[in-house]
Amino acid sequence: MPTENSRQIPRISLHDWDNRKNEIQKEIMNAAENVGFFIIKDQDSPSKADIEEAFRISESFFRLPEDVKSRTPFIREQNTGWEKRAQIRPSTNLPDQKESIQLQYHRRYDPTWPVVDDHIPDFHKTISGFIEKTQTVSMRILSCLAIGLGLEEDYFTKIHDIRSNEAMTTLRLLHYHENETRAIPDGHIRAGAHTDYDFLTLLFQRTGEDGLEVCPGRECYTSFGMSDVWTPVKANTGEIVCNIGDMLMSLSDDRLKSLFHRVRNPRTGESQKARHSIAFFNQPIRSAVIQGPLKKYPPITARDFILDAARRNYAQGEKEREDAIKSSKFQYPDNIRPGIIVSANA
Ligand SMILES: O=C(O)CCC(=O)C(=O)O
Ligand SMILES: [Fe+2]
Repeated sequence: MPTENSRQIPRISLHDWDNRKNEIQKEIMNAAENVGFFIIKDQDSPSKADIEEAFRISESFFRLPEDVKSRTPFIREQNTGWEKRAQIRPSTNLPDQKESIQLQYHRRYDPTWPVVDDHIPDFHKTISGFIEKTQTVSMRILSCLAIGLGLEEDYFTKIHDIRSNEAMTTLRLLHYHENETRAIPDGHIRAGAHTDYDFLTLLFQRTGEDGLEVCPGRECYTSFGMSDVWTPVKANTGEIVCNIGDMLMSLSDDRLKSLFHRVRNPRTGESQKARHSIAFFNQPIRSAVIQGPLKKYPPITARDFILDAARRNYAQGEKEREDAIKSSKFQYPDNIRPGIIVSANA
């Protein structure tokens, strides 16, 4: 039996991409096929400074008063907006101990982006620029995976146009609350175990803010089989943690693995400070057809895939969730109904 820490998360350098592209492609494909999680480092962009700046803006946003943040509430149909302790995972039936805001690039001039110029003048510019840079590195990784699956190099990049009106790619800023002044209620966890429904997730963490763990052992995307061996993914500012989502697992006929992961609570004796992370969920445009070269699963549009995944995950336990919400001691803002957060990426 493997034990915690025994499983290595591959670390892949993108240094000298132009000359080392073939070598990098093989490393990425190997990691995606055999592990499902890998860490990208030494990318030109977003640089460590870009990432630090995005975190600075994110922290400033979460420091805003709730009445300002709640002017951009979570909108389920669009998968955008701010929520606080309102995402309930099927694995726990309890709200994740976090707040988050989700943003889509093609909607950047509509009200789903917070208007916070008075408080954070650089919000719009920094976050839009960060999305553009993260999109670029994502497309490099997706082209490596397309080649590895025997597809045309641009097979995936073509369907991931973030400027399209049909785009579903989403940036999520996350803030897990500090536990120095506020204890996490019994049984609750910063983020309950889940897989991401999207295509490919790129996650940014900050040194010293650990807690992300992955759980190998999922057999296929329709299976909820989980082992209970968790492997920590150490947080390092500047690096990018990548994980395969359910949609790419399906489109690869299960060759690439979408793993369960979670964010555990700080243990006694560890830092109880807040954790911030930034997730970039690559998702194909709504009408893209998801089906692998071996046709293991019937064709389905990206939009329907997400709806199905949400249904599969959230149909079970609806009653328990309603009860948990009713007996919850949390005070939710009036415009936020806990339990309605069925995020279309994770
Ligand atoms: O914050 C993290 O480290 C993980 C977030 C995550 O898994 C998600 O939002 O899907
Ligand atoms: Fe996730």
